[in-house]
Amino acid sequence: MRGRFITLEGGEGVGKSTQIRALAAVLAERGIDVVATREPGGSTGAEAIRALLMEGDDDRWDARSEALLFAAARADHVARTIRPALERGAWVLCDRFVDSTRAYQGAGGGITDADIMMLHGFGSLGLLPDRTFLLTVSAAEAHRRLAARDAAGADRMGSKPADYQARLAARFAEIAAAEPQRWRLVDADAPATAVTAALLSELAEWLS
Ligand SMILES: Nc1ncnc2c1ncn2[C@@H]1O[C@H](COP(=O)(O)OP(=O)(O)OP(=O)(O)O)[C@@H](O)[C@H]1O
Ligand SMILES: Cc1cn([C@H]2C[C@H](O)[C@@H](COP(=O)(O)O)O2)c(=O)[nH]c1=O
Repeated sequence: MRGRFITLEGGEGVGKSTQIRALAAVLAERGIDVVATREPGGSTGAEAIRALLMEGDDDRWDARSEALLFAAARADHVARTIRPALERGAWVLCDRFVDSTRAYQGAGGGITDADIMMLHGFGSLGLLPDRTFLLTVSAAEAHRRLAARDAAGADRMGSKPADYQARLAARFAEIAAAEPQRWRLVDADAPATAVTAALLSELAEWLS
């Protein structure tokens, strides 16, 4: 039996990691085999690539090299962590996946969607989630949360300018609108417990 593959997407600080932890706890309480993971990362090789991507100066990588590194990390993550978990029937909750590349390296870095999906087809055999949640927050709330969380300084990917964040939000919305059967939009300005409840209600069809 194949499990369920669920991804959370959105800009910086919208609460994806918080919600992955909360959802994983609720699903595990219901006796579901849950694998909570993240990108870039989620396997030994992909975590090593994550360090290359997250550390250093903003211009450490040119746009094409960066897209290749994200695709390579994802290929290892899919092969070593995600597919084996799905094949044994687990639910995989993943903090970001290929849609982050489409938004960040697409709208942010100028790589075409066709090229990103071609790399995904080769590296990860085109695996797509069963459900993707787009967590949306107002710019002011995202700024407030990140300022509180990153008081000691942001990493390489988190230190991009404000107009970059606006382009990302617009691209995520566009990708979601083009594939409504996979995507659900969730208002993540709400308190964390209300956001978790909204996510669970969108998974109700799979929870008997
Ligand atoms: N619903 C919420 N209301 C208020 N604060 C929240 C909420 N959800 C998360 N936070 C806080 O906002 C900050 C960012 O949350 P979190 O790390 O979960 O976001 P993220 O989307 O995973 O961020 P990033 O993509 O940058 O890693 C954390 O300090 C977290 O405690
Ligand atoms: C998967 C993926 C991620 N990114 C960016 C988005 C964030 O700035 C970082 C990841 O940090 P997080 O705190 O773990 O969310 O990487 C990207 O640009 N492209 C991608 O494919």
